[in-house]
Amino acid sequence: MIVKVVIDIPAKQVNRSFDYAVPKDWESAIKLGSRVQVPFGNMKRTGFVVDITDETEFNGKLKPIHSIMDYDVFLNEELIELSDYLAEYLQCFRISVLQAMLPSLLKAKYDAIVQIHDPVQFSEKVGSWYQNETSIDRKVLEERISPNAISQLKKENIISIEYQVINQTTQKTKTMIKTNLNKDQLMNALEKTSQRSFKQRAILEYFINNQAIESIEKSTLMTELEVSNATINSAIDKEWITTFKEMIYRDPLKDVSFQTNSSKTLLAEQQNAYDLISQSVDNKQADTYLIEGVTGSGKTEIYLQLMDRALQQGKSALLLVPEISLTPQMVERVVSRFQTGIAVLHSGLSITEKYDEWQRIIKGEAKIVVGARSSIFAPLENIGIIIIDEEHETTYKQSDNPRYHARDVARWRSEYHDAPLILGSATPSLESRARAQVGNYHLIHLENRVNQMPMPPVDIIDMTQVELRETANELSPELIEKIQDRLDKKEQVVLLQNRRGYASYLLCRECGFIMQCPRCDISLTYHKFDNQMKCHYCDYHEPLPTQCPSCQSPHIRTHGIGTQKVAETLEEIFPEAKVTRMDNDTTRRKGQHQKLLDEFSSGQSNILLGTQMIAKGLDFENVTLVGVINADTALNLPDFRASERTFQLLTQVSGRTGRGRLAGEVVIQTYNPEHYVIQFAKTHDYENFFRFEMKRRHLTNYPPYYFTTLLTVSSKHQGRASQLAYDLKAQLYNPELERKEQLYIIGPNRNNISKINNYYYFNLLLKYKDKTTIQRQLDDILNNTQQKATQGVYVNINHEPQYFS
Ligand SMILES: Nc1ncnc2c1ncn2[C@@H]1O[C@H](COP(=O)(O)OP(=O)(O)OP(=O)(O)O)[C@@H](O)[C@H]1O
Ligand SMILES: [Zn+2]
Ligand SMILES: [Zn+2]
Repeated sequence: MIVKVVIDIPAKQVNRSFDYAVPKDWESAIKLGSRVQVPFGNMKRTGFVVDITDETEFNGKLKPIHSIMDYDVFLNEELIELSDYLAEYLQCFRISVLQAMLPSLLKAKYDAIVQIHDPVQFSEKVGSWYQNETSIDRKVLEERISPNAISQLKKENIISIEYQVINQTTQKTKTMIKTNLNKDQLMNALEKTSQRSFKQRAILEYFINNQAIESIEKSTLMTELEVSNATINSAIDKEWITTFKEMIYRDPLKDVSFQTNSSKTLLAEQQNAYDLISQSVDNKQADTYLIEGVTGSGKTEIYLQLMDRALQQGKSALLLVPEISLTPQMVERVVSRFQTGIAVLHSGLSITEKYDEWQRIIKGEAKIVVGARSSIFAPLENIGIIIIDEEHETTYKQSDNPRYHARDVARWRSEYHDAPLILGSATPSLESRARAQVGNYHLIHLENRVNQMPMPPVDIIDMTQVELRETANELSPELIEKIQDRLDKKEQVVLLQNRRGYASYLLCRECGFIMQCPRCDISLTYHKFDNQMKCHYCDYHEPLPTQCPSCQSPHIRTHGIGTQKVAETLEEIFPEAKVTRMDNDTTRRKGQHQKLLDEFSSGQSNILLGTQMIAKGLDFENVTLVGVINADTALNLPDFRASERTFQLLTQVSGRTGRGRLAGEVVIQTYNPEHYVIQFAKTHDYENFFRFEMKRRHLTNYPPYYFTTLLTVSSKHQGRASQLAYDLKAQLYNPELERKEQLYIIGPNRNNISKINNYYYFNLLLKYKDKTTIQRQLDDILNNTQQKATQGVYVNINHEPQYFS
């Protein structure tokens, strides 16, 4: 037996497989996708088996593999094939793709432990050295018996092999409280406790009233009864209660309530979508559907019923949602529909938890996977449907190597499994909507909300007309009045203040003028460091002006006020209101995101204020007002997708109101009330926005009319990096293609943050029509620049980048 192995060295010269011999008594332990250690040069390297064969083109004696790393395979045949495709498609190293597919635990330091499930049979097979332990180190077993024999024991379920991360508390514990007293004893204690010691009494009363509960987590009890540690300790001293430690079971669904939630009777539009797509599920057709459905049109319900259909047919289902919408609310909807067999994958899980979920998928225990971007690699077999919710989200594109887009991977897997792919959004990406336009995707419209209510009216506030003195706090009198009204009615408010990134832009408060690059149709970014306004696409720059270049007003200033400032202002104006602030700062700690959402959904707070993370997916029926503090923040980012993103954001956040029985209303504050994005958002008019924006992209030669690729050259030596960037431009430049409008090269530009970790970055942006030619040229470039890496100059390729710096 011969195996082809891809080695874990990300370099062009070794970006292929190498042949190794497999010793006879290892053969049944080696499978496609196995991780092995092999001799390579004079080193020992890790690799993946990507093919098993009997032939080799290698002349001479093949070296045998050194050892087997796992007796489980984490990558199935499909994923191995996919890695080959992606490496070529993305022009990256195959090893990077294979590693991205692997659960991250396997990249950490871990111990492999053999768990012995059947000691009798085990000792029969391995002999007398075995001392009846329940587990032994894998190395110990490997010294005694062959890999084939181990593999056989595993197959017969006599053993299993578990991985435990080293240097990490794999098993966390929590402190639990229970009482050893019976009801009478508790009552007795209560009688003896003074009426004034109401905290003490609260503890006793809790256990009297909750006889059924065996124990409760200490922290839960403390919050519920509002008692302190000291109170708990004194109750322990009185021997009313005792504490003990309990393992935290690694189950990411543990906090999700398990009510059942049966299918809803679909409304006409939903039914139509369901009928169309379910045909593709039944007939195993790899069609792609784009569901363009207004916010609150019940897309999720359609997904759930389609997933159910696939499951009924014995197939599995994959649901991708943006990381930030992987909220308990979303997970709960899936869990309460299907109860079991669900794996949830998101970044909040520890690597051990993720690994456990991965195992359940491989073993076929979980046939439904719900997860963020990387779960597109979930090793599901027999996929019956793939769904990407909020398909326009930029987080579906991985920003580091391998720079894949989940949508592309999903398309490939959909073909592989002959399963339909569903893309859903109220505001599809221009790329997807354009594909539907030309018939590559089936387009399904959902124009009505489930609650049969009209879309909420949108009020545009022209901030240039609001007196300066009034807006010192960034809230217009109209918005203040409307918030007050909701507070009075005990209804809830969602406020968006999307300030992100470090850069701010320059805005005239008199006339709304925003400084733009004269060459690029993109706003200039203020760089504090040298007090310059800079273009991030070309190298245009000019000093920060002291008055507005358009109206000469001195009221021109850099803009950008964060959520924290707004929260303070709100507390000043509405002292009676409780504000929940949600942004990267307040949600960094694990579980915090959910806690804040709970605070708002339970009605403990009146106003939910946050960055874009509050704009999507939330379904709270008591929200009757949505306010956008400053719609211009995202509009003026230096990116040709700024308009698209702003439209999406405004439409999504507007969709958070009027979802229940109460009518909703939206207020958008802006300094650019006439801007087409604002105008289309006012009428929730995606279709006309799409047409307008397509024209603009056509005029400026951007996607979806052109392919884009970002080439980044980096080095610690500024001169070498810039030199190579100019060389590459010269190599790629083709006057003939440019004349035919087939290829444009923009740059080289210094990156936004020109120096990161002492590395200088230079970007070239390619816009082109013919993918094959450019990719071939880029391949040559990668080959030729390989030796530059030894001189400390690196070239990176990012196809269809989502951000440009
Ligand atoms: N056929 C139906 N009958 C009754 N209620 C429904 C039906 N379909 C969906 N719903 C309910 O309507 C609400 C909105 O549906 P859902 O969240 O699926 O919409 P959506 O299109 O995914 O929204 P968004 O894009 O704004 O997140 C939910 O509370 C959902 O349970
Ligand atoms: Zn420019
Ligand atoms: Zn002005």
